[in-house]
Amino acid sequence: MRLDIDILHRQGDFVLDAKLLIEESATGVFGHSGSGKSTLLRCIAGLIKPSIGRIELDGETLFDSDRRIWVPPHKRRIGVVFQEPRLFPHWTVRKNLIAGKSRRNIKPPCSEAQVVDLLRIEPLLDRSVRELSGGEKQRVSLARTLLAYPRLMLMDEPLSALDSFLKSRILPFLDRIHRELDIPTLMVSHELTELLHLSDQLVLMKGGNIVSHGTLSDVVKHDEMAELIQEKDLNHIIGHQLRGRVINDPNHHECSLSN
Ligand SMILES: Nc1ncnc2c1ncn2[C@@H]1O[C@H](COP(=O)(O)OP(=O)(O)OP(=O)(O)O)[C@@H](O)[C@H]1O
Repeated sequence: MRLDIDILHRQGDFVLDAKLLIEESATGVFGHSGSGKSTLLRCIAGLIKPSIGRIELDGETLFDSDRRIWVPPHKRRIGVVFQEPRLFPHWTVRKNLIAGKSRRNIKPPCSEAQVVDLLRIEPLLDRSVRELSGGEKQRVSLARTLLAYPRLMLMDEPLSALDSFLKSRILPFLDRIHRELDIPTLMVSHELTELLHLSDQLVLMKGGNIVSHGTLSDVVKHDEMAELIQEKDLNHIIGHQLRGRVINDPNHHECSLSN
């Protein structure tokens, strides 16, 4: 994956001024509240049109103010997962997933069965969304986004509405998205431990700017990090080896949405 961003965007008094080249498969975006993390993700997704600049994904220009290029969000093949799952509450899980499936003529990077299996939602397929727990809904929402076959997944605080038990249940599923399906991810979180668990590299933002980008050991040297690191993060940081984790792989079973 190669995501090349050079944009400037004004909204009210806030200015996002971001120049960034991301080539890693899993990147975490970190920074104080109001530093511009969500705005950056929304610009990449096409939910905000930057004032000026350029965004390229894998050599395709998604936005270029000089050349008047603007690819609308639904044509970018970028999946976005928000804090609150976005599903049709009165529909069954299966109907929600079918509605989210890509109708484009592209080679699917993964099968329906793989996605259903990856997120362990097979037992939920015929249940109504409104009967599901918060964690179950977020897993269905992730599955729905994956079935649109995105070439990049943007996740904006996907765990922050969940309690710590559910977070710990969903975290391994997020990890499997790029490890097993090979879909690059860009994730915003206030929780450094979550980002360390899921990311190869970190992007640190402050006041609308990218102030550091690199491995944890690169980014942790930045003064801004001293304010952001909480006591509970220290154990994770000490001796942390990005990507050196083992994820349980419970029993594999196949199923199809059209059952
Ligand atoms: N529609 C808007 N109009 C004007 N200002 C906005 C708008 N949306 C966001 N802002 C401002 O832009 C700045 C960046 O917001 P953004 O949501 O990107 O920050 P963030 O880093 O994601 O914050 P948080 O961690 O609290 O979610 C903030 O100062 C916010 O108040």
